[in-house]
Amino acid sequence: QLSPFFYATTCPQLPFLVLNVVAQALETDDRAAAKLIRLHFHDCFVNGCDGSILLVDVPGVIDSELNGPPNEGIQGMDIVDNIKATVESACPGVVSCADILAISSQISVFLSGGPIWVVPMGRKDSRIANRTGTSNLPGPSETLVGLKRKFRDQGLDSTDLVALSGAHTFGKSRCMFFSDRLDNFNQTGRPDPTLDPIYREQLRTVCATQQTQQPRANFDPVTPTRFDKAYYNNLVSLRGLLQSDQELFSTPRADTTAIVRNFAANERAFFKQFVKSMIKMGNLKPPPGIASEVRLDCKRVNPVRAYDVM
Ligand code: HEM
Ligand SMILES: [Ca+2]
Ligand SMILES: [Ca+2]
Repeated sequence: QLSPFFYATTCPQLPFLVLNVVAQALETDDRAAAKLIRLHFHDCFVNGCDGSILLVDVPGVIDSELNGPPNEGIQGMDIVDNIKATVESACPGVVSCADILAISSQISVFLSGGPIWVVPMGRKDSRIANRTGTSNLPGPSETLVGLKRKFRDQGLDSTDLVALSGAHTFGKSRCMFFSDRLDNFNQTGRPDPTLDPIYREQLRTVCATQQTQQPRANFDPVTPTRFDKAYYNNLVSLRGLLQSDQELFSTPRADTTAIVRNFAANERAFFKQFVKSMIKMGNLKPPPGIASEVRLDCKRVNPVRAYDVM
């Protein structure tokens, strides 16, 4: 049972510590906030919110979730390490890495102009990873049916799906995750018909002009670093970046279309639902009966001490 007061006596300054480090990270990396909330999402969808995504590979011991295809190239671990180091020096051994991901997400949203909310705390960190479980994560070319099923499997409904996808109001995606929409979409020889042609050509330019191996485009071409409702207005004007984004609005007769329209018209409604859905996602529990701890280094399980084994 999580509680907003979980660290009230053991680490009362926690929110300020996290705020400081995230604000500092944002000064040099305008995607820092986006990276942190995505890590929390990818944590919670695999074995619940237990910090499992942060464990690095240890052959024969930890089969890292980072080796699961949906986590390939995921970023922000360095920021988590910085937050953890600051928190450990102020409140040694008390704050779990899973809770650090949860509160960092809230502070990231707040620092980007989004809502404030009180995050229920008290998660524990796993001593295992579940690489095969990363197949629970949705993919960029997923249709609405698949997206809904993956969210339903986590106890999240269509409203949660639409609200949480609103996190694509900031951050970037590598071009490889949407380039199929630009030309020969689904082997039709045509671009995705639910992609605005002007936006499509802008994306083509963005992806072609970057001199890096992994060109990226902003999820939200209007306010790329602000947490606002622009994502939904983009969907209504056929400017969703991923197929999975546009599906929410453009799938014929879908219940999600009206939800997108509502959030596009009413930022307060979006913020209110986003908070509810984030708390719901943040409540996803690990499978019962497995060992947990407060990890000292988010990347590794704690060393087993002799008296633990006896
Ligand atoms: C609904 C299904 C979703 C799909 C298919 C999806 C897929 C993706 C993909 C393909 C990327 C680009 C990754 C890369 O280039 O490395 C991405 C980035 C991102 N996702 Fe999602 N995502 C979904 C839902 C969510 C949710 C629920 C959240 C958070 C609540 C979220 C937050 C983000 C953020 C903030 C980024 C940008 C990260 C950055 O700039 O590094 N996504 N997502
Ligand atoms: Ca997890
Ligand atoms: Ca935005």
